[in-house]
Amino acid sequence: MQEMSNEASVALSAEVASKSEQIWVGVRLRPLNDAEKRSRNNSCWHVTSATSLKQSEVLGDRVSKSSITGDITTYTFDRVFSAETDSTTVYNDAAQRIVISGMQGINGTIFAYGQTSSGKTHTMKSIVSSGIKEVFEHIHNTPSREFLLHIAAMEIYNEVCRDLLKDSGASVRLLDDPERGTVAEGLTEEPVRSLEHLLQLVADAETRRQVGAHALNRNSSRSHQIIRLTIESRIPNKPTPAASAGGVAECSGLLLSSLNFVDLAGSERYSGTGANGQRLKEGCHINQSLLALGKVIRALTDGKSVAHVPYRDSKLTRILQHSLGGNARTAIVCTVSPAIEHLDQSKKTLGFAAAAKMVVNCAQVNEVQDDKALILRYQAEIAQLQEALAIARRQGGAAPASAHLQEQEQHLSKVEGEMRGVAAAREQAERRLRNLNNFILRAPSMASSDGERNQTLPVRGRALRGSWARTSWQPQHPLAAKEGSQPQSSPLYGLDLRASWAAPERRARAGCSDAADHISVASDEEWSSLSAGVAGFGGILPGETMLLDLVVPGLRERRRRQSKTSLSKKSSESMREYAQVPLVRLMLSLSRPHPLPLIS
Ligand SMILES: Nc1ncnc2c1ncn2[C@@H]1O[C@H](COP(=O)(O)OP(=O)(O)OP(=O)(O)O)[C@@H](O)[C@H]1O
Repeated sequence: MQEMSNEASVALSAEVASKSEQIWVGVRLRPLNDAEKRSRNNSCWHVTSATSLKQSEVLGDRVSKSSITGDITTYTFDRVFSAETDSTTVYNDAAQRIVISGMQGINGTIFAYGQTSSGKTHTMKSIVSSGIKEVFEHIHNTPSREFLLHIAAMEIYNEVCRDLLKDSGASVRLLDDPERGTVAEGLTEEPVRSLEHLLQLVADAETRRQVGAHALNRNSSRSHQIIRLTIESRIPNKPTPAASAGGVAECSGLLLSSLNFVDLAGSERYSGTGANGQRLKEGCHINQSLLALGKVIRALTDGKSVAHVPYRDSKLTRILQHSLGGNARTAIVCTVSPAIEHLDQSKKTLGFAAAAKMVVNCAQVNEVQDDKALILRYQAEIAQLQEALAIARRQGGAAPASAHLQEQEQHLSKVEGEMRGVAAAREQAERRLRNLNNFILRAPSMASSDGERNQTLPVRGRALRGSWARTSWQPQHPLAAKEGSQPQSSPLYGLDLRASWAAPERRARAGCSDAADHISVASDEEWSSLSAGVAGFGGILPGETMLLDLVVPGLRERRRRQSKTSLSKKSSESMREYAQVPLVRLMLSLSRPHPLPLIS
């Protein structure tokens, strides 16, 4: 992957956010495959520059008459990739900018279009895996923000949407939401814990996709696959001046975007694929939805039908609506087989590519604004209106309501309605923010930015630098041990903490026993002392494991309390040494038992 500096990428998103832009369209030729070589096919396309290709003039004896008689046109696109171009170059040119702007709150879609066996899956697989790596690289290099990722994956098979993150491949209904557009009801949105986790989920989804063999492709995708990454990010919690005055911590705006990676099924000619039975049925559905996609593109570009774009003609176009003429940056890689026998199909693909190039999108940065102040204003206005109405009613007595009174009442209900809308949106945003706390992904440098990493820990008279204890917390639910206990309110109350040094030599230096130090969190008070410094921590979901930084202030006090509890003598000594340090930052791996009736 090509490096893109943070400044460059910020400039990129600012530039994108301020104007409409055409869909980026590239064409990728694949090499002739063995079967094509065996049947003495020639490559019938000639890449004339980085952005253009032309039908070769020498066509051999296998080209159909209809193809020769047409004009030999030169096609120009944003980029033309020859059969020799490697996948990294394709990713860098076609997808990288979209992935990076996705990390900055701008929706993005990258999809591959082309006839069956032209190389769509080959292309999208590498774009998805490079894109995912780019996402994590971006998180790593962006210490100023915290990120939360969710992944969803679905396929449209025979015009039925199926959830690819579920083993059962459950079917999913598409609903029309007035604000969010087309929504897949109940589609699994899996929170992402790490790069490896995400790669695994994508691999699992791909194995669930419908694949079948026909004459042109032994592993032909029989469905359109959509992998969607939802990216939320924010500046870590910092009290704003207004919040400090009111004593409430507020968060800066939340950036929210989705990145869609779409691997379409390929258009098919029955004479070419030799499909029958189930394959034929699949092929019909595939061709129909691609036809609907073509109609949408034509309607968006012919200058006449923009008032009615037939997005609703297929599930594919409903799902892609925002990516075609809407709030998203879109790139299409059109894949083409170079073989003469596919010339007609390749020309159709290039025709689609040329039309798609004319579609204009209008991407913007999606920021969830803090509207607390707006709600306060509404509340003040409502109070004023209510007071004015009460006075007017008192003065009017039993007389029929005057026109002015009616007008005021209408205005009041309008303002109340508006406030309810804002409050609902705010509540939704807050829910998202709370959720964000659970799966925060951060740059490692963020955790050490305050210099604590290099503080000196006095351990047995020796200085130990850079000592972040890596600690693993093994949850033990108190209800498992103490029957009849009441559920507690503190998120992790009752969990047992085992602090153990990561490396044995470090354990030895710190004077810890090989067995993990065992600290019982025995009360709410104990827990609040422990959790006081947990930055932005809001609980974890059942069965989930997460990594987070725990800042434990006032260890001295905690140590005093703990010495009265169940610490062994040895670990008690080592805790005394910790206690010399006013502030220790621990890297924790937390996992919450399943089920745990403590937090919703
Ligand atoms: N650029 C390329 N370089 C090398 N091999 C390629 C390239 N593109 C495609 N192939 C190979 O060609 C074959 C068909 O590719 P692929 O399955 O990606 O086609 P497709 O367009 O997704 O087909 P379908 O629509 O039938 O699913 C595969 O074996 C793939 O590895």
